[in-house]
Amino acid sequence: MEIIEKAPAKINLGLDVLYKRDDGYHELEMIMSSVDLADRLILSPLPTDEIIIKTNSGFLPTDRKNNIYQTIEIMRDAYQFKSGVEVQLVKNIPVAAGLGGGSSDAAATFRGLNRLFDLNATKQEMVDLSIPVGTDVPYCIHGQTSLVKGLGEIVLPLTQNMPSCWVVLVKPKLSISTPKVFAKLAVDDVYHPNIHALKNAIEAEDYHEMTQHLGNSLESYTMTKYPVVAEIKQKMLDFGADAAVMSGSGPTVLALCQKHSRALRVANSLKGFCKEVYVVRTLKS
Ligand SMILES: C[C@](O)(CO)[C@H](O)COP(=O)(O)OP(=O)(O)OC[C@H]1O[C@@H](n2ccc(N)nc2=O)[C@H](O)[C@@H]1O
Ligand SMILES: Nc1ncnc2c1ncn2[C@@H]1O[C@H](COP(=O)(O)OP(=O)(O)OP(=O)(O)O)[C@@H](O)[C@H]1O
Repeated sequence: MEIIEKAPAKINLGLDVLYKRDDGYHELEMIMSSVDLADRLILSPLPTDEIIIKTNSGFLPTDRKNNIYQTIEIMRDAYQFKSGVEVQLVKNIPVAAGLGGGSSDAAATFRGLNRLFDLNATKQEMVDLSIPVGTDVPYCIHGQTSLVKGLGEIVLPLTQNMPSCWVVLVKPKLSISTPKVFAKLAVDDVYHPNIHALKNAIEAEDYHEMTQHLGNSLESYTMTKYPVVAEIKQKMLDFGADAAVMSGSGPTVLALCQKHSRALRVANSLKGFCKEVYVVRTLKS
C-alpha cells in the first residue's frame, strides 16, 4: 500500500515581528497562504521498524535532522503503531528559501501517516504534536489562508482564501540562516505591516486593497545585508508586478500579478538575473 501526499510551498503575505519574548523567541503575527509549487511524498509501511527517507535532493539530511523523520517518530510515539515507514520525497520547493518546504513536508507526513495507518487523528491533534517540528508546520497542517500568531502555533483560518492570482517566486543563490536573522534583528526599529488591514482586504475579496498591505518586518534587515534581495523586489515592481514582498526570512521574493501575461513578463525579465524563477498559482482550500 502506498499513500501520496502533496506538500505545497507557503508564502508570507504579511509578517509582523511584534516583540522579543523572555525566552529569546519572537512573537509573530502573519498572514500565510499556499501556492501550487509542491513537493510530493510517497509513504509506504515497512515490515521492520525502520524509518527510511529517499529523496531526489542531494542537499537534504535523511536522518533525524529531516522534519519527515521527526514527524514519523512523534506520530509513532503518540499513536503507538509499530510499523516502520519509507518515504520517497520528490523535492520541488527550493530548500532554505523562506517557502517553508521542510514544514510542509512535515505536515504532509502527518496527513499521510494518518491515512496510511487509519489513526483517526484530528487536525487539532496533529497541530498540537507538530509544534516542536517547526514554526510553520501548524499552518501547513491547516493549509488554507490564515492569520497565524504566537510562534506559529495559533492558526486562525480566514473566511476567504487569498484572491486568486499569479505568483512569481524568485530565489537568489543565497543561503539565509533564520536564527541569525532573528538574532540580529533590531526589534524596536522594525517596520510593522498592517496585518489587520491585510486580513480585512482578503476577507473582503479585494485584490487591489490586499496588494497595498503586503509587508514583512524581516525584509529590511535581509535587504540591507543582501542588496540583491532588494534589487529583485525593485525589478519585479519595475516590470509591472502588482506588489512584491520577501517571504519568511528570505531570500525568496514573491510578486503578485492578476494577469498571466504580466506574471510571465516579470518572470522572463528576472530569468537573466536569477536561475530559480517560478510562475505559480494561489491554491484554493
Ligand atoms: C520566519 C518564518 O519563515 C515565518 O513563516 C518561519 O518562522 C521560519 O521557520 P523555520 O525556518 O522553520 O525556523 P524555526 O526552526 O522555526 O526557527 C529558527 C530559529 O529562529 C528563531 N526564531 C524563530 C521563530 C520565531 N518566532 N522567533 C525566533 O526567534 C529562533 O532562534 C529559532 O530557533
Ligand atoms: N524535509 C525537508 N525539506 C527541506 N529542508 C529540510 C527538511 N528537513 C530538514 N530540513 C532542513 O531545514 C532547513 C530549512 O529548510 P526549509 O526548506 O524548510 O527552509 P525555509 O524554506 O527557509 O523555511 P521557512 O520559510 O520556514 O524559513 C534546511 O537547512 C534543511 O537541511
